[in-house]
Amino acid sequence: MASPAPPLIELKSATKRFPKNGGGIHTAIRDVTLSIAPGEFVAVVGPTGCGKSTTLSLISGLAPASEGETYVRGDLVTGIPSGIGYMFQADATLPWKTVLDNVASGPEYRGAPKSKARAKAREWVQRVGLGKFESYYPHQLSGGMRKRVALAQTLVNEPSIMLMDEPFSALDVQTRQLMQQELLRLWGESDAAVVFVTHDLEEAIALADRVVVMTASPATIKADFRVDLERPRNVEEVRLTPEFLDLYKRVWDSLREEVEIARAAAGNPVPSRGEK
Ligand SMILES: Nc1ncnc2c1ncn2[C@@H]1O[C@H](COP(=O)(O)OP(=O)(O)OP(=O)(O)O)[C@@H](O)[C@H]1O
Repeated sequence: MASPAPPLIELKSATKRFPKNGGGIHTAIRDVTLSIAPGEFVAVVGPTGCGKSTTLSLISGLAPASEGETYVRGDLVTGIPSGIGYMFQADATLPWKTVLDNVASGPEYRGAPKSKARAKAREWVQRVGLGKFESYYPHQLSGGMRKRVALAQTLVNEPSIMLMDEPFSALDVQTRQLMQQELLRLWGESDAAVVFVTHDLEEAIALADRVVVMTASPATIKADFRVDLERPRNVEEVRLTPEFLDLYKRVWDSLREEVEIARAAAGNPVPSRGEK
């Protein structure tokens, strides 16, 4: 009998330590074991500074684990694995390039001839709804439009893994919901797995197939919730359903404890129950 396909991403008892400024060692994440299937959308939540971005950097190969291992497609990660796309909170657009040229730079950098790179970029600029703006420069766009450019920059490379680190947190609520909907549409048309770090629990549940809760620092995995909400989802309406509210309460019960521990460790007052 054929053995089952390996998970797309696998962290096995991964620990990451950093040297502290001024001496000593800081353990950012401890004994993290996590498995992600191809095409899955996994959101990662946890208290501020607990180690969520560090977890992404182990998957991206940007930071090797101090102990334990990371595998992508069954191969031990020792450098940046192929097929990884990264999207951060900050824009990665080049201000001196137009929207089209910004999106074309990825394929060009990977060796595509200029005409092919531009044709592919044009297709993606249209798919993210910026067809009329391809000759604009980033400073001529709104924050939401710049996020669309960032999505096109990531997706034009057809990643099989998208690592997203609070990509929409700087946007106003309405634009953020539009971008969440747009992300779900584009992800639904692709085969990519998404690992999405966010502070916003509503965003995590509205988008993901699973919500992974990390503990206060040093982060390890506390709980892993399956999000059994129908797809396709309307990110605005799904938040009002009883199933969503029930799951929100269960995940928040798990997360709240960790937020309180992190706040106490930082010397901040612990808020009353139910306050975020
Ligand atoms: N390159 C580094 N060198 C030293 N310490 C680091 C490094 N990267 C992260 N850390 C430390 O590891 C801890 C976890 O950081 P990380 O950015 O992973 O947390 P996070 O959960 O993503 O934070 P936030 O919620 O604020 O975005 C922090 O204390 C941070 O200062």
